[in-house]
Amino acid sequence: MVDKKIYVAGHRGMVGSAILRKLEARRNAGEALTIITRKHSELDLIDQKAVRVFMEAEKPDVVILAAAKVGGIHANNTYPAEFIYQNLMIECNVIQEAFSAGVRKLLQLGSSCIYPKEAPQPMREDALLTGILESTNEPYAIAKIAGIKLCESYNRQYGTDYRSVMPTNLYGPGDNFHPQNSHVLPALIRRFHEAALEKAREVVIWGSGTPMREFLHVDDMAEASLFVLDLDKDIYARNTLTMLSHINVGSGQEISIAELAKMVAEVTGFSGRITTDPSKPDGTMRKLMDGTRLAEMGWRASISLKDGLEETYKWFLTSEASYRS
Ligand SMILES: NC(=O)C1=CN([C@@H]2O[C@H](COP(=O)(O)OP(=O)(O)OC[C@H]3O[C@@H](n4cnc5c(N)ncnc54)[C@H](OP(=O)(O)O)[C@@H]3O)[C@@H](O)[C@H]2O)C=CC1
Ligand SMILES: C[C@H]1O[C@H](OP(=O)(O)OP(=O)(O)OC[C@H]2O[C@@H](n3cnc4c(=O)[nH]c(N)nc43)[C@H](O)[C@@H]2O)[C@@H](O)[C@@H](O)C1=O
Repeated sequence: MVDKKIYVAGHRGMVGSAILRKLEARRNAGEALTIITRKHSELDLIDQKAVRVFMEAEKPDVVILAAAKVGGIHANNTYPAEFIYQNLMIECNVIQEAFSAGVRKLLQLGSSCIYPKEAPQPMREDALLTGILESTNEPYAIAKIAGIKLCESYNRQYGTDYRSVMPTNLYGPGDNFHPQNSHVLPALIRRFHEAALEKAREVVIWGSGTPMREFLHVDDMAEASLFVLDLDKDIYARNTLTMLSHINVGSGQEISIAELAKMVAEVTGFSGRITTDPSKPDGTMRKLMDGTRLAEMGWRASISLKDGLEETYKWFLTSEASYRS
């Protein structure tokens, strides 16, 4: 039997590395798979010519696009040009050059920020393009919406099978713990850990603490990604809006940022005061995914926030030396 050749773009990132672990486990269990990867330093996905040469040489059967310019609320708000430009370029280059090289099947990752700021909760897939976006991450969201529309358009015109999963806020081993540019969960792990070590009396969290967020462990996300990729085309098509469009992936559980901070304080052993900094943006007040479509097809998250947080803190403790700067 000929191996199926899968290219994982972004295999050193949090999600890409989790997908790679799952694919390697499948291969080790006997599945006929050849997995291709390239580091960012070996292949810059913003460089269209380089992507073309790579796709033509490798001609993968399947592409998983988990490479992107990613960051939390502060990074999105501070570097909007980088977020829109790099993400548009990566999506255009990978999708177009995969198509030119004959790739029929592709899965790309979007984000829950594609939905309007005031979308009815929980947010269904058909809330897309029904209202204005949250200003802190509008440029990134526009790029992610373009990614969905690129896939839909190639499916419509060329009959390809390019699918899009829209994850809620993710966390887990391999996350970015940068003090300013990361997402809230890793940022708080780092801040509370350092405060506990220093026996600090206070930890400040950004914004009002009242926004709600839904968190999903990256291993659940990796599993959901492969689940969607493996779905029979007819079943997937029946459960998406049009042209094998996007599908939500969430845990179904939401928590306020203030409650999350209390959980992180407990896990890291911090017993001081938690205060808020209203000068920092709250971003969207609520963004709970409606995961009905995926649940009806048979997938649900399995890792609780408490277990996932404890595991991620352990990973952080053993990987502190690899802080990204
Ligand atoms: N983390 C989260 O909470 C969420 C993530 N997502 C989506 O999931 C996907 C994966 O995110 P995540 O794993 O968290 O992000 P990471 O930042 O951990 O990983 C992204 C990866 O993409 C690589 N990359 C970035 N730019 C380029 C480029 N020009 N050429 C080649 N490689 C590049 C990075 O390499 P390097 O580090 O060397 O630059 C990195 O390995 C993204 O599409 C993101 O939008 C969606 C919702 C929530
Ligand atoms: C996944 C998603 O991630 C981003 O959106 P976000 O959910 O708003 O991202 P966040 O994780 O950075 O913040 C969540 C909440 O938490 C609060 N908060 C408190 N204290 C810290 C803190 O120390 N750091 C951060 N980052 N936030 C903090 C913060 O003020 C906000 O209210 C998008 O830009 C976009 O990238 C996207 O799609």
